[in-house]
Amino acid sequence: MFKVLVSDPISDLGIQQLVDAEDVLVDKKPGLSEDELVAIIGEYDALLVRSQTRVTPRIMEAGANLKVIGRAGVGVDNIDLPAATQRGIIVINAPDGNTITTCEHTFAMIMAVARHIPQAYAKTINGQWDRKSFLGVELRNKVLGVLGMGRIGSEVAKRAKAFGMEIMGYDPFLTEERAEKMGVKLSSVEDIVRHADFMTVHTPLTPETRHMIGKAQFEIMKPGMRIVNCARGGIIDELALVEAVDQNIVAGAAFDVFEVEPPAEDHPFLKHPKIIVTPHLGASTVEAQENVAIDVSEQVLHILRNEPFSNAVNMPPVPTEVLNKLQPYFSLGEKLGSFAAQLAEGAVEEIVVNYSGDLAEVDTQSLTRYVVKGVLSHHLGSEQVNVVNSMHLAKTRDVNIIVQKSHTSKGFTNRISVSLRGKNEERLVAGTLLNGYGARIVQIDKFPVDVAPEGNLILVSHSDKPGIIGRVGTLLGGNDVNIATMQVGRKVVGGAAVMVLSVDKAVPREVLQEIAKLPDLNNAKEIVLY
Ligand SMILES: NC(=O)c1ccc[n+]([C@@H]2O[C@H](COP(=O)([O-])OP(=O)(O)OC[C@H]3O[C@@H](n4cnc5c(N)ncnc54)[C@H](O)[C@@H]3O)[C@@H](O)[C@H]2O)c1
Ligand SMILES: O=C(O)[C@H](O)COP(=O)(O)O
Repeated sequence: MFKVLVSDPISDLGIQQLVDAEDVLVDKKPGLSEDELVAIIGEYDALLVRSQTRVTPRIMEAGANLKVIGRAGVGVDNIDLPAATQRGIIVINAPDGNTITTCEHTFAMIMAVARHIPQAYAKTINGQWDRKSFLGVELRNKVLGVLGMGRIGSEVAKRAKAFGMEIMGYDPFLTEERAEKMGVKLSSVEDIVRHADFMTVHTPLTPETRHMIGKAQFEIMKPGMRIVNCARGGIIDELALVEAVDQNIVAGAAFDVFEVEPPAEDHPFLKHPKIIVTPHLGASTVEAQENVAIDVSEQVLHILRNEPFSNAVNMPPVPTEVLNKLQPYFSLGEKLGSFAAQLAEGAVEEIVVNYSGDLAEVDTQSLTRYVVKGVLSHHLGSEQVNVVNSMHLAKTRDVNIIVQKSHTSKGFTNRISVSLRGKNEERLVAGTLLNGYGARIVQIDKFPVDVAPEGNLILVSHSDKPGIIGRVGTLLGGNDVNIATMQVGRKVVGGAAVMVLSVDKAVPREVLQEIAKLPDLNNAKEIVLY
């Protein structure tokens, strides 16, 4: 039974599929402190959060069984990603579910700041009928600068056009072509600051975007600018903004997010007549909360059940079409890595993965993670290694990973070979996916073979002489080990050869030692592939 802890208020309807799952037990405990989380996280396999829970390295360290942290939303700045990657904890988010909702909140803020709605409301309900103080501005024919033209920024731009606004956009990934298609003028930050009437930010908070609008930008800003931040506190320097408002450079600002949340009681925004605020409500609609919770619950279930998943934040994204092509190879890649690791005697210094045939045409980075996982799991334990941390663990152990591609595939439509190089040896195992027959190991070192990569195998290296197969079979039979299949591979008649036996149960060490002592036999090894 998998245990999932929900530590922030997340939509009940959205997580219903987790609650309904027969193999999952869900505990909802919102509002726990770090110490309280540390005390209980050890019993959970998954943690579901929004932005309130700060998932610190301490919490992850205590989460010995933690496999996945699901963020029901976009921003993962409350989760220590390097610590998660190091521990092999997959972090997933729900990047699409709250896009429209946050875009609409941004528009509510743009309108509110243009027409002083919160200030006017406050006065009116206090009995003051003040029609003079709240002269607003129209959006029509105004320039809106959008910093960050990702999901939300693009939707904001789309809606701003309907209001008759002109859009200037900046994003390092915004091409001239896409900007033109969207009817957005591709601009620099400086252009926007100098020319826009309204500005809204929709970037993540990164070292690069931190205070991207600060003192220097306010100094050159078009007077009368109105600024909205529904992305992350800290993208706009809060103190510099207050100064700019007080100097009448900025006519008004609307903030949904703060550098520190919740803001201190004496935060200069809170009583400022020209700055309006909401308590990080961008994603807070019924629809968005259901969407993000559904998305994240679905992926958490996949991860717990060891099924393919998407939206991992601490792994490079894999486009669906690539994922569809590679998915059938993941298990083969991992088994080849594991097989090679069980063959190798000494410390592995280099893992060389060669993809050929059809695989030479695909971006195989995600597949390599499985191969490396297979290699490392043999030594470090499968509990510790997964596809999130396999590359990181290899790096920290100075294991070099070389990926090669070749178009010739020795007669196979696809082929993966894994070579492990150490100080004094190099061991190789190669496999393929045969249409209709599934995965096969087709080469061990220099010997061609045809073996299904599963269960308990015995690999015997011997001289190609008559009678050997019979002797090995008799010895195994005498020890109650049933042989399911047997394969012999050799390069030349009478030369060195390998025999691969698949057996129905684990072979006792003493039996392997007895096999190795048989005449003309060099070595016998058990290889276990799950
Ligand atoms: N207020 C809320 O409740 C709320 C809700 C949802 C999202 N958000 C926040 O909104 C932001 C945007 O979310 P999204 O879903 O659109 O993300 P996104 O990843 O789709 O878009 C972010 C864009 O920012 C761009 N970017 C990165 N660095 C930049 C820079 N230096 N200058 C300009 N652009 C840069 C990226 O290229 C990307 O296109 C995130 O910070 C997210 O956490 C807030
Ligand atoms: O990044 C996000 O998705 C938003 O900031 C929403 O955060 P929330 O889930 O805490 O409302």
